[in-house]
Amino acid sequence: MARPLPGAPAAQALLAEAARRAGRLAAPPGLALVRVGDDPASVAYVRGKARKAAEVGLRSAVHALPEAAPQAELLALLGTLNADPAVHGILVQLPLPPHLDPEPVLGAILPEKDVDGLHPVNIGRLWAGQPGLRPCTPAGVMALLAFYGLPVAGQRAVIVGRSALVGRPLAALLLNANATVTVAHSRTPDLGAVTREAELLIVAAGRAHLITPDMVRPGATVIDVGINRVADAPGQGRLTGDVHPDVAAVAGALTPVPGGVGPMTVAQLLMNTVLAAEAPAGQEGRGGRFR
Ligand SMILES: Nc1nc(=O)c2c([nH]1)NC[C@@H]1CN(c3ccc(C(=O)N[C@@H](CCC(=O)O)C(=O)O)cc3)C=[N+]21
Repeated sequence: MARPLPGAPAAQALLAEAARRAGRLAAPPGLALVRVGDDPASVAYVRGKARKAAEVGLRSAVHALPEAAPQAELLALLGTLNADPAVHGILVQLPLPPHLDPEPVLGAILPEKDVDGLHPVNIGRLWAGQPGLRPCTPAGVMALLAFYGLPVAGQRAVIVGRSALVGRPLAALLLNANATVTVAHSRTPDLGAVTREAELLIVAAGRAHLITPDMVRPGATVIDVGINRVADAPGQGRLTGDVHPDVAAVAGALTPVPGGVGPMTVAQLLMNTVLAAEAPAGQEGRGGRFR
């Protein structure tokens, strides 16, 4: 049976480090959480982030705009938050309602306050191997691997999924950490032939139980980033990953869903906020304060 890789102890360690470093600053790091509309999952995630922020000594504020808010209203809010010296980090919860275009919205956040690491400047820094704020879920995956002492350098890593939020930035982080990286996706022919090559298999495809035991190299480390809500009881949504539970019989190590990567995402967001608060304004590219 695969070694389980629960997120809770790794997230606890990251949160403790964030709390310790937040406590050494002259003022508490400030995090602005921006949400548009009432998607129940987004409401729940933002509430969870605010609760954890308070636990580690961060000041957070939730800015909830109505579903029909025009783009100009959202951009005006971001302008106010950019100019507020007590706000060190800004997160716009995705997905936005369909009438809003995420690209100009993410681009309107100051790169040094972009704790989601999704501003084009931070994407460019990541791919260039330069310091910058890194996207929370991929950085959380790297922190989870480090916590459990799992090797990355020299490993043959396969990522399934090429999203802007997870697959793409994770490819850059693994490459920067000296893994040999393949990015597969929904249009990869014979996906199993590719995933079977992986010593480190990271799945962020958004399809429940896409990865079955026959697609996994025996002994591989498997990280399941998928969060799928399946309705197998009336009126109830249970969470399950992109990796079939039977993979535990083949893999060497496996993250659970829920309780795996999810808690790491939140912990990394708060660590990013501390990093943003630590960096003197204007030094974000040179100081090496951001990893
Ligand atoms: N701008 C932006 N940045 C994000 O980082 C971002 C986002 N938008 N939109 C949505 C996704 C999703 N996301 C998760 C955060 C925590 C859990 C988490 O804590 N999950 C728990 C279970 C939560 C539950 O029970 O629903 C777990 O896996 O154990 C999951 C998913 C951040 N995202």
